Amino acid sequence: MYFSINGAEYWYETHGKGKPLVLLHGFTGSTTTWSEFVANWSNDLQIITIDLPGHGRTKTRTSKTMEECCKDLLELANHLNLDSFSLLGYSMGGRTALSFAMLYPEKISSLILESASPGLGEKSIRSHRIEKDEELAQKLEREGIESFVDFWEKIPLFHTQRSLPTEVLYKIREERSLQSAEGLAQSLRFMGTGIQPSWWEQLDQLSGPVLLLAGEHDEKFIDINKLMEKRLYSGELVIIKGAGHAIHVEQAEKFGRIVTEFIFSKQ
Ligand SMILES: C=C(O[C@H]1C=C[C@H](C(=O)CCC(=O)O)[C@@H](C(=O)O)[C@@H]1O)C(=O)O
Repeated sequence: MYFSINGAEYWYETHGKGKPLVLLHGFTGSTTTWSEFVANWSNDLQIITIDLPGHGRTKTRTSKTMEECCKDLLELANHLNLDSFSLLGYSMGGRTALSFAMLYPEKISSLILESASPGLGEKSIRSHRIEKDEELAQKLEREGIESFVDFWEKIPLFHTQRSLPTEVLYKIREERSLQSAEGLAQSLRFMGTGIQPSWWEQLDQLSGPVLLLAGEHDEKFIDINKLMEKRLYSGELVIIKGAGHAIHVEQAEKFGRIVTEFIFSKQ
């Protein structure tokens, strides 16, 4: 269903009853990202999945920065009468979840970040990343979604996905191909890794429990999350064997068990 706020219409879905858990997909994803998790792990959970700006069925009349998106998500949570909830984000959704938790910590009962980062701490690195994300945005606008997906699914970050079953690879590709080039370009320009605020210096202000998940074959994000764990007041990094970046795909059962055990351990 749709929730209209601040010039945007957010598509969201709710599943089950119980402890509230909000799920945020990654770049090129959508609510579909969580289909298997919802099917297998919604016992005693009220799961809410949301299409982020530039993705899925969410429509935005204007671009959304990370802060603006988080403000909208707060309005949606209040609309759903969620006093507090567990928040899980994957990759770009993890950056968004962390941003939300930093801005509205009182709303979060537990935070789970899958293959995520707090942004880029160094200004020069942020500037370079903004340039790279702009190049990607222009590639999307120039070549269209199918050509971009051809490119995107082959980046080194997803090398472990090549050994996934064909039907799984097809589902990931189909989800990505249903995105709009314009929407993804907007996402890169306004909510990309480079443009978003860096939360590195504020991680120690997050007092609530944070579960960090990284795949054993995702070296880049293991390194990032080891540094995050050191800075967090109550952070725990779990490295998942047999997984790369998309743990919820590559080790779905382990992912679901670890996530649900963490949520219910934080009564
Ligand atoms: C390639 C890098 O950055 C991108 C990688 C992962 C993020 C993501 O959400 C991918 C989800 C998916 O396709 O399964 C994405 C983001 O956070 O926006 C990054 O652009 C990298 O090496 O950092």
